[in-house]
Amino acid sequence: MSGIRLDGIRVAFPGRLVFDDFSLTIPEGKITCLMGPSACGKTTLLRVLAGLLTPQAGRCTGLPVGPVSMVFQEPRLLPWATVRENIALVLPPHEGERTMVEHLMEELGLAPYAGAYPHQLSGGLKQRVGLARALAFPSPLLLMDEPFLSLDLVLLSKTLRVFHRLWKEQPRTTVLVSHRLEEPLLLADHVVVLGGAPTRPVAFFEHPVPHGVEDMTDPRLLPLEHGIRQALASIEEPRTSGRTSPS
Ligand SMILES: Nc1ncnc2c1ncn2[C@@H]1O[C@H](COP(=O)(O)OP(=O)(O)OP(=O)(O)O)[C@@H](O)[C@H]1O
Repeated sequence: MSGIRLDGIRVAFPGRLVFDDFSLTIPEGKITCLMGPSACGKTTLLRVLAGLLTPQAGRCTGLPVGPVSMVFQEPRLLPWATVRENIALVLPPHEGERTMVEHLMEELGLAPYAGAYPHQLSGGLKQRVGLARALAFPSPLLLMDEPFLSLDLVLLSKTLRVFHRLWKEQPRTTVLVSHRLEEPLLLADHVVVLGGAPTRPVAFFEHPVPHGVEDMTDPRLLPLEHGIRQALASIEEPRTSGRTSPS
């Protein structure tokens, strides 16, 4: 399988060995959802993939050439720029810029707020601006750390569907961290459940419907949902073991 390969990765913080001899392949051009208990190392893994954290051992190969786009729980918008400007500023000026920004705002329900500033927006709206900006930025690797967290359940399903449609217009390797089932069921091509101490992949799932489903009630999702729930239930909290001095 072509993609990003993490081989024998070790990451230790003082008093906490997060990864040791950790290996995982992230398929190219797909959405991989990372799940696992709190503090198991999901954000740490995104930081390794983004090149923000160098592991103490191991190799990361197959990273796409070019800039990385990161989306966080907190969208980190520029306070002095409007919604439209916050989205447009990641784009190199070219003819299609305006059309693309208007298209993203329209699809994500942001058009009525185009001239608003971040402090005038709710948490969910801010997150949607962050998503629009990530989709607008032409990076071959998209890393997302619980970017849908502020959305209520009704808005979540709708936003995931819209996000998926927009993502398919320009597919790129995407790694998405999530604690909820909606993201893996409605968005992901692959799901990796992390657990143990030190953390390792404990279960892999491929989405059963290659082109995605319309909503969470689709019965074809049941085996995946069951599998994820079972894998998560089998994991111990990471703090119970795996403590060590960094080396
Ligand atoms: N810079 C750091 N210094 C010390 N410890 C750190 C640092 N970054 C992360 N850790 C520790 O590494 C472990 C993994 O943290 P990480 O944020 O990657 O977990 P997570 O799976 O993303 O958690 P959550 O789901 O709660 O966001 C935690 O025990 C955390 O305290």
